[in-house]
Amino acid sequence: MTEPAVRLKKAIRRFGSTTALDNLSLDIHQGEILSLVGPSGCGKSTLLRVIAGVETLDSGHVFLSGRPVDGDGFIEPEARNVGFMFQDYALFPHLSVRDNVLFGLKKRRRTEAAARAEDLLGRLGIAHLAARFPHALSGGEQQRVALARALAPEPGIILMDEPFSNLDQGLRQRVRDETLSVLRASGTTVIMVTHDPQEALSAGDRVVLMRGGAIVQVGTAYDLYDRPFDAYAAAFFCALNAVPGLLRDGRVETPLGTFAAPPALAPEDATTLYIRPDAINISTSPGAIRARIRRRVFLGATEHVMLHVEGLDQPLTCATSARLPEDADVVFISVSPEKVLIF
Ligand SMILES: Nc1ncnc2c1ncn2[C@@H]1O[C@H](COP(=O)(O)OP(=O)(O)OP(=O)(O)O)[C@@H](O)[C@H]1O
Repeated sequence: MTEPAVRLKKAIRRFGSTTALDNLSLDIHQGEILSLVGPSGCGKSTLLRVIAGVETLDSGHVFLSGRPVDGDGFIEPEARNVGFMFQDYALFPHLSVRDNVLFGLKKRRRTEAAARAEDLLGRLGIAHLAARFPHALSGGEQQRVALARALAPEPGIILMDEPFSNLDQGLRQRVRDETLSVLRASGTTVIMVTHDPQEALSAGDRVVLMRGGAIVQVGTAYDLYDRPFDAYAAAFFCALNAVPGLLRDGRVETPLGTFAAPPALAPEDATTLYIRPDAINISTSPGAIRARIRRRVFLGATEHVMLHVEGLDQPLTCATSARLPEDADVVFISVSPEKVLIF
């Protein structure tokens, strides 16, 4: 078996009383695109910086393709074959686009470096911008130049810290898709930090969710969304309704109906059901559970409807693509049992 592109083993990094990496272990496969997501301050950037070698561990190990780079001696960032793309792109303002890309190719022969730069500029669709300076480029163009510069020395691993956060929504998706397809075609291992749950789910082969310097869950986007490890992981990717219930004979009784309980729950426990807004079906045709509409937020493709249900202290949020009459007051709801989460 090939060695993982990156292996972190029991990585610990502290800053004073803050533990930025808390005994974190993770393998990242060769050629994998990994999204790293979590709330502000959970250690995402520190993790990237440790892999790049601009930060060192207090204890633990980092291996790149099996080679120890931290923990058993220290390998300098320049000798790691790792590219880094920052959120602000960090282009050299006094260098043209072409010279920005050539910067990382100083060790190559001039003609070879020039050919590589031209090839990359062409592949990223920015050949026509080669003579321009960074201040005369749009955000999306700067992003592509930064990518060309990071790719130029052909690093085996690219670390990207919120690389698309400066782009507006429409451009962001296009540039992200283009960027990742270039990286995928070149077989580069990619670790991309994002604070955007949707971006994390849509962009990576696997997603790593962090909290407090540790990994909460790692898996495919489907694993994290459909089979979240705990309520925190579930709520990170989608707002949840928390509905109290009572466990009886292997089932959880709630004002929204009775649901099968996982076997691990102790009998007669009070428990909480987590229900995503899209797991609640809403209709004006009479049904078992009656609800009164408190508020509606129309979002175009879907509408969020806040409901009061007898027996629940908190309003219930439901997301529907059905168009309810504008004057609807009382509606009837049902819950898709397969979408109910119990931990
Ligand atoms: N050089 C430093 N000195 C002191 N504390 C630091 C340093 N670098 C990071 N920290 C702290 O370590 C923790 C993790 O920081 P890090 O930047 O890795 O988080 P993050 O998940 O990338 O956050 P964000 O999403 O806000 O960029 C934070 O509490 C941060 O304040």
